[in-house]
Amino acid sequence: MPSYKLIYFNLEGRGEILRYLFSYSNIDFEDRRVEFADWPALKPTIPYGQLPVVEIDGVIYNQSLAIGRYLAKKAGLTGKSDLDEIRVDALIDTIDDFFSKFPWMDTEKAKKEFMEKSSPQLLAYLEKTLGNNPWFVGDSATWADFFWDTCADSFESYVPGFAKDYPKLLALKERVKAIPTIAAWIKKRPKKSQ
Ligand SMILES: N[C@@H](CCC(=O)N[C@@H](CS)C(=O)NCC(=O)O)C(=O)O
Repeated sequence: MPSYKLIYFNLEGRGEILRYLFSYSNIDFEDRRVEFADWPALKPTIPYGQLPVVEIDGVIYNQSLAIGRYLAKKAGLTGKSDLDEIRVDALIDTIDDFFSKFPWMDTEKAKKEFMEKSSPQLLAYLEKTLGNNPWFVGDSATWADFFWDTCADSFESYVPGFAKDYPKLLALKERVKAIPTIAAWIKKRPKKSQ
């Protein structure tokens, strides 16, 4: 088994999907959390100067979704057919587009306004895709379900109740969090996070 070290800030953010995927597969990983004060010195040593990265047997790999797809593939979480993989990737990319546009560094007011204006399009799409099924794609969980949960937690920490009118999407979050290996991770992860 290779050795894995995840390097990210002391946040959930873009690192949490990788922590979920490691945990789901019971893969041991070092969860290195960089303090903001230490980041300027570390940044020039990181490919493309952004986190998260994962060190696999001493080699650094960047881009959270590239790493996520590698882990999801190992775990059988990318979809059961080529067409299901398109559906899973489309969900991942759609949620990621939204995550990238969210005004993380702006004021509380700006975050709330962004959510009010932009989230209905995302949430309606996700709810329609889910329909009355337990998971977004096929008859079992994929990493798109995990990604919805981790990203929604980050949005929720800034704009509480942003998805309150979408009970099926909230129920999906609960379903993900009830997966035993994910539940065990959530129980043991550091409490201070977003
Ligand atoms: N597309 C990249 C985005 C990475 C990214 O934006 N990382 C942010 C934190 S979430 C970062 O490293 N910010 C510090 C910086 O750019 O100096 C990924 O998914 O890994």
